[in-house]
Amino acid sequence: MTVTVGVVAVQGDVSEHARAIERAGGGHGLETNVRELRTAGIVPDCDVLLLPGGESTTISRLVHREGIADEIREHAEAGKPILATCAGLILVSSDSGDDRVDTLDLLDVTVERNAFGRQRESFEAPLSVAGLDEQFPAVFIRAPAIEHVGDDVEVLATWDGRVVAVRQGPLVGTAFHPELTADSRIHDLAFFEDEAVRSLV
Ligand SMILES: NC(=O)CC[C@H](N)C(=O)O
Repeated sequence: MTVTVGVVAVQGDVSEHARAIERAGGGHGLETNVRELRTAGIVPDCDVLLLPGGESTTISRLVHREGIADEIREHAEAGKPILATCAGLILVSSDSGDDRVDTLDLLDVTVERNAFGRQRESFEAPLSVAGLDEQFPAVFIRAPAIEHVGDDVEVLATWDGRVVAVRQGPLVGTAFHPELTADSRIHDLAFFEDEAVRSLV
């Protein structure tokens, strides 16, 4: 069976995510077809969506302008899986504290952009993640932190006392970039590992 994965590609490169998705799906004997999302009309064909990092103000502007934002909302309302990382997490949050990001309000969290300070714009941290046996090498790049977490939101990981990964039903959000190491367990966790999520595909 082939899982169609839509990766928002209005900014930046999607190839690292595509590789991680292929590896994760392959571990379950699933073929994956990665579609790059730059225009409206493709999201309805996708089983799962990935909203990657980048600059959240730019991504927000483009997904709304291209009509992709409404399609992402419909995908979420249908209960289909989404993995949102870094700027993607900011986009799906209920509030980013920044008027320039028109958030989609799919995940009941508020975030603080660039929360880890200028002197630590980029760092790697060994993270304990709920559901993973061994620590995950998490790469943070001008990362947001999750501030307020709603009742239906499960905290998957914290770093430095701050929440950096969450799940709300079929939506997983991470403040870090899970695609930048050869470890595809976060993609697996979000899309393929959870039986309830797999049954939606
Ligand atoms: N790596 C990232 O996605 C950084 C997010 C970026 N700092 C923002 O606020 O949009």
